[in-house]
Amino acid sequence: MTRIKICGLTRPEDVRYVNTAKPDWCGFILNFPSSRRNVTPEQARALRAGLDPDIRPVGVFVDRPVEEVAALLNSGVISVAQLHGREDNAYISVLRTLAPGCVVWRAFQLRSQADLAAADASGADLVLLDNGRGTGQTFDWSLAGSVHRPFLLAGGLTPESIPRAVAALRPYGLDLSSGVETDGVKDPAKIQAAVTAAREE
Ligand SMILES: O=C(O)c1ccccc1N[C@@H]1O[C@H](COP(=O)(O)O)[C@@H](O)[C@H]1O
Repeated sequence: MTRIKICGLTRPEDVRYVNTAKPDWCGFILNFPSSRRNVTPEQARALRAGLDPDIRPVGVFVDRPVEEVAALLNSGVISVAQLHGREDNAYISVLRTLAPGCVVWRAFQLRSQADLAAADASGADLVLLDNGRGTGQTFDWSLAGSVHRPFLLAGGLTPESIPRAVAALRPYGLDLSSGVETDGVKDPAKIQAAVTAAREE
């Protein structure tokens, strides 16, 4: 069974969809206004209140002040911080001091050997290998074979591509956003199909 995260929830109906499909995690894009999936901490708090307690909420951040991320972890709005900007190991160390026991994921866009080395050396609990920031585009999966630690696979995954991705890379987990949307909003049938596909692998 492969773990799965459904990212980019913005509406109460999105919460209902994940409560039905029951992925391992769901994600909120926090304080990143250039994303069409952006939510404020207040919106995330309200959405999180309706979430099935077995689904862990992940906050996705791009270069936000570390105090802001720590406050959201400490208040329980999110259980995991997913860092998608230029946050380095020093940032992660400070976050661990401000939010003791927190779970931190760091996203890496794999383009070169330097990116692979940075992913291997990350102080995060898990690394997430991606093409961009919710672009719906895949990257060259052959690069992932050179990462020497468990990883979450993201970037352009769809319910249909999950079996091939799992067979090729054996990721710790999968992260989907664009691939479970239709016309720019979360699609309950695609969410269910993705979770079912992950659980079958
Ligand atoms: O989805 C966004 O808008 C976003 C914004 C800023 C940082 C990350 C974002 N999304 C993350 O992108 C990957 C994969 O998305 P997709 O399936 O390719 O659309 C996922 O980790 C999201 O958390």
